[in-house]
Amino acid sequence: MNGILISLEGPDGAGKTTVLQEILPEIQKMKREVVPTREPGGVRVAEEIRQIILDPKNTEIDSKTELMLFAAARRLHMQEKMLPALRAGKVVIVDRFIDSSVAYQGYGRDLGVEVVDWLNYFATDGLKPDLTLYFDIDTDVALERIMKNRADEVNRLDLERAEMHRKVREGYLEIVAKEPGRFVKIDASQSLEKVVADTLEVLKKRFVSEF
Ligand SMILES: Nc1ncnc2c1ncn2[C@@H]1O[C@H](COP(=O)(O)OP(=O)(O)OP(=O)(O)O)[C@@H](O)[C@H]1O
Ligand SMILES: Cc1cn([C@H]2C[C@H](O)[C@@H](COP(=O)(O)O)O2)c(=O)[nH]c1=O
Repeated sequence: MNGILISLEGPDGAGKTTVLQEILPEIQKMKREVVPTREPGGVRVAEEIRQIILDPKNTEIDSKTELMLFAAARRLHMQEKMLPALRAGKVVIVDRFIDSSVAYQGYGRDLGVEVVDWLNYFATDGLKPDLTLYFDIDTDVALERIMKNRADEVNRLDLERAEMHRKVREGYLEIVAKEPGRFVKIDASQSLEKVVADTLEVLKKRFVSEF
């Protein structure tokens, strides 16, 4: 496969989605076609699974069911959208991917890293990002952002106790430390302008010949 896979990761409220929208005009100047997408979702059936997973009324979804729903959505998304784009040499930039399952289900839900790594491998046949930008932020600051700016859009995961969100962040920090070659950590507590500038700097430095 000769495409490039970039994933964006971080706790809820870190600003990934906002940053992706901001950087798109600049990265669309890359020599290759850029395909922005997200998980869970990205294709029709995976977006339907997303609705089920994130609906606050679906309180009967337990941790293992949740993990498998994310994996099913990932498989659909990868087969239908990500792999064809990567095979065509495009740049796929995905808002959340395998590391979200490790951080949220592995650490946050206490299912453990081993089982989540295994299921991620099963769902993706071992596909890994070339680069993962990890947007790091203190849990309380991130939750405050969500409640302040998009309280009308909170989903089932956003509504989890702060304790789970803290475990998710600690999980991310452990994952990032384990694979320094793949991850770049970005301080997401800065102003949006600075976070966007840092993100573009990393991308332009890493993919210098692509711009
Ligand atoms: N650097 C920033 N400073 C202050 N507010 C920000 C910053 N970045 C994003 N925000 C705001 O914080 C809120 C959360 O941002 P956003 O939805 O992009 O985060 P996210 O990481 O995609 O979260 P989630 O994973 O929960 O969807 C939004 O209302 C956004 O406007
Ligand atoms: C892919 C994936 C996501 N999650 C969680 C993380 C967020 O709380 C939601 C997705 O909402 P967003 O607004 O698109 O960030 O789902 C998860 O727990 N496990 C995963 O694999």
